[in-house]
Amino acid sequence: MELTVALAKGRLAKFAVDLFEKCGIDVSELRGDTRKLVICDKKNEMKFVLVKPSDVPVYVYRGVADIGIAGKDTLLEEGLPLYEMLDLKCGKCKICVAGYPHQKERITSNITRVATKYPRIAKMYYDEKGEGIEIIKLNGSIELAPILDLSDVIVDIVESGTTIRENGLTVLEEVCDISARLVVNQVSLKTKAEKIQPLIGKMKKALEDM
Ligand SMILES: Nc1ncnc2c1ncn2[C@@H]1O[C@H](COP(=O)(O)OP(=O)(O)OP(=O)(O)O)[C@@H](O)[C@H]1O
Ligand SMILES: O=P(O)(O)OC[C@H]1O[C@H](OP(=O)(O)OP(=O)(O)O)[C@H](O)[C@@H]1O
Repeated sequence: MELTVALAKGRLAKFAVDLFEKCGIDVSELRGDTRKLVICDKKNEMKFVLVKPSDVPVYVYRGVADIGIAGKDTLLEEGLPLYEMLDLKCGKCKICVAGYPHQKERITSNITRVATKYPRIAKMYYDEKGEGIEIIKLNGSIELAPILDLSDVIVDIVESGTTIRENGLTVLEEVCDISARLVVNQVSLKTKAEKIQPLIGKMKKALEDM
């Protein structure tokens, strides 16, 4: 029985490779400069597919991957029914509302303009506060939006705080803590339990020594 794993390219990739190697799985091909998108460990009957970080939940939800590693931000943003089995405690950061200091006095319109890569998370956050917002969806360099007066505030990832600081912005509100999670397809957890459960056990142990 083969297990397919969706791995995010980018920031989380190195951690994921280290973790699987600690579990005795051969993902050494991923350490080089390979452009291959599918890597197999035949001995362990495992297949790894390399996908864009924000696409991991879709691959797992659709069942073309049984498990995946993704940031909690992408899981919240996609909002798909998946089993979240482990907090991998890496890729730690926060989703925050950021803007110029004394932002409240600067806002001239009564609907706050929010630039973000995370429209769903931003909407949920402001809905809960009962505040109406206009969302401006961007895909990167979010911090530019208040500088150009494209938006009043941003909802974005803050890790070290360098990007907001170097752009004259500050954290106004913290929305939630983020870290990478192991997610499992709901059907696969039942049909491939004998393969998935021991792997989760190994990952838990490996995480203790990382
Ligand atoms: N400083 C950071 N900036 C962005 N994400 C971070 C940071 N620190 C940790 N992360 C986590 O790492 C995950 C992957 O980030 P990465 O930058 O590789 O992809 P991305 O740029 O968010 O995705 P995409 O290419 O789909 O836009 C994020 O989803 C988040 O959970
Ligand atoms: O608090 P910091 O440590 O500065 O990290 C936060 C920054 O990192 C991310 O951007 P990324 O590097 O992914 O680039 P992007 O602008 O293309 O999203 C995020 O969107 C912030 O801009």
